[in-house]
Formats: sequence, C-alpha cells, structure tokens
Amino acid sequence: MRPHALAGAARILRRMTGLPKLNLESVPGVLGRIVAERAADYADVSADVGPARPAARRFEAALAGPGLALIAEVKRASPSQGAIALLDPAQAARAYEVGGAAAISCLTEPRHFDGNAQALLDVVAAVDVPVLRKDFVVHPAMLREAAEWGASAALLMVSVLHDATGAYLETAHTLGLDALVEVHSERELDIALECGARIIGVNNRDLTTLHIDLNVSPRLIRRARDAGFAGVLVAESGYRTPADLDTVRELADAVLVGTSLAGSGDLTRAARDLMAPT
Ligand SMILES: O=P(O)(O)OC[C@@H](O)[C@@H](O)c1c[nH]c2ccccc12
Repeated sequence: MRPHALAGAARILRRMTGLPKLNLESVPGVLGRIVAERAADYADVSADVGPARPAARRFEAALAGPGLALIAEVKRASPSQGAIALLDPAQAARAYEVGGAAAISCLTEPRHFDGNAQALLDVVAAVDVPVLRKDFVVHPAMLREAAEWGASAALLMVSVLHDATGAYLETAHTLGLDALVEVHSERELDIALECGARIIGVNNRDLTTLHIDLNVSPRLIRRARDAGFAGVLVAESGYRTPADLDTVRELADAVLVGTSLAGSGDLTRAARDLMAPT
C-alpha cells in the first residue's frame, strides 16, 4: 500500500475506535500530576466529538500578519506563582483587546490555574479577537467542548500527547479548530513538524520543573525555520519587559504572555507597554 493509503486507513480506523490511548504515566513532575487529574475528570465522558465543522482559521490568521502579535492570557493562578490576580475574565480579555492583543488565551484548568468553562464562554462573548482554550488536552471531548464554547483554537502539548499529537491535531482540524502545538525540546519539535502542525508554540517554561529559560524559544524557532517550516511560530512564557522580547522579535510571529500582564493591575497599559517597539 502507498503511504497515503496507509494514513487513510489509519484515519478510518481511528474514527471507528476513537483516538489512540495516551500513556500519561510517563509524563513527569508537576505536568504529570495535572494531566492525571484531567484524565480522571474526563474518564467517563464519551469520546464522540460530534459533527465536523469548516475550518475558520481565525486564530492562525490573527497571528500570521507582519510584526510580532500578542496572545494575552487570562490567567488567575498558576502552579509556579500561586494566585496571580482575581481577574474577571470578560473584563480582562476586553482590556487586553483594547491594549492591542491579536488573540486571547483563556485557561480552563480548574485546580492549578483557577480556570473554568464559564471563563472561556465569557471571554468569547466579550471580545472580537479569536480565543484559545488553554488546558491540558488529554481527551477528545475537550476539543469538542472548545468548539462548542466558541474557542477558535485549542492547545495541544507534545509533552503530553507524544505519538498521539497527530491524531489530536486532525481531530481539532475536523472540528474547525486551529491548534497551537506546544513543544519544549528538539525531539518534541520534530514530532510537531512531522505531524503537520500549522502553528507551533515553543514554551520557555519546562512544565515538569517550572524552570524558565528564555533561550529555548529562539533556539527551537530557528530550528523550525531551518527545517523549512512555513507556518506560525509562537514564543511562550516568561516575558516581562520589551527587552525580554528582543530575543524573538525578528524570529517569532507571536508571543504568548500571561503572568506579567495578568498581575500588572492595568492590563491595557501592560499589554501596550510590553509590545511597544524598543
Ligand atoms: O505566564 P507566562 O509565563 O507569561 O506564560 C504564559 C503561557 O505561556 C503559559 O501559561 C503556558 C504555556 N503553556 C502552557 C500549558 C499549560 C498551562 C499554561 C501554559
């Protein structure tokens, strides 16, 4: 059989049997704990993702333009910071939009990030820019929900999904969602590239240790471009000042920023100040 015929057969089989089973026991550290909790949350939920939807590609289009785009994150708490700010999600998202954000990321993980479904629904209703569902996707129903709740995109983490990343990506695309495929190492980047990701995010934060290294994004973004990747590249985590962005200004299409904006007290101004040209 030709390779694409094999891929087609695998696709049909997957539709009949659901997505590949994830090996979450192998995910280490803080991340391992969170994904185990999320998997338990969805253990009894149907894997049926419902009807296909046309691709809108709104999230991708918002980031692809010239210059560095801002994805501003509604983040009330995190494992590394604890409580960040008691944001009203709709108000925060609107403030970010006024401050020039091209897209909003909204956490829906409840235990460590103080997110929930209502926050995402409120954000989608409050802004015109596309919204990313930020969660630890470990079950296809989480993608169905993202589409039903009006998100334009969902986060897919290669550190969690490994070999199943491609199948989850395909499911997201079938549901009309863009996917931000997140990587933190050369190995993870190669998986993202192989599975046909259109938007790749490089996380400066190692989610198993929570350690931040701002050199990770420029290093892996260069590697992606050297490999011929022509899609959207996002630098993620740890950015606090315009000077911090100098390492990715000429390399990345967008930056994803949460903590430094969310904890600033004036979200519009913080977004503007961060993105001001140096
Ligand atoms: O708050 P920061 O350091 O600006 O980072 C934002 C975003 O990159 C971070 O929240 C994030 C990136 N990938 C994730 C995966 C799950 C939860 C959270 C994240």
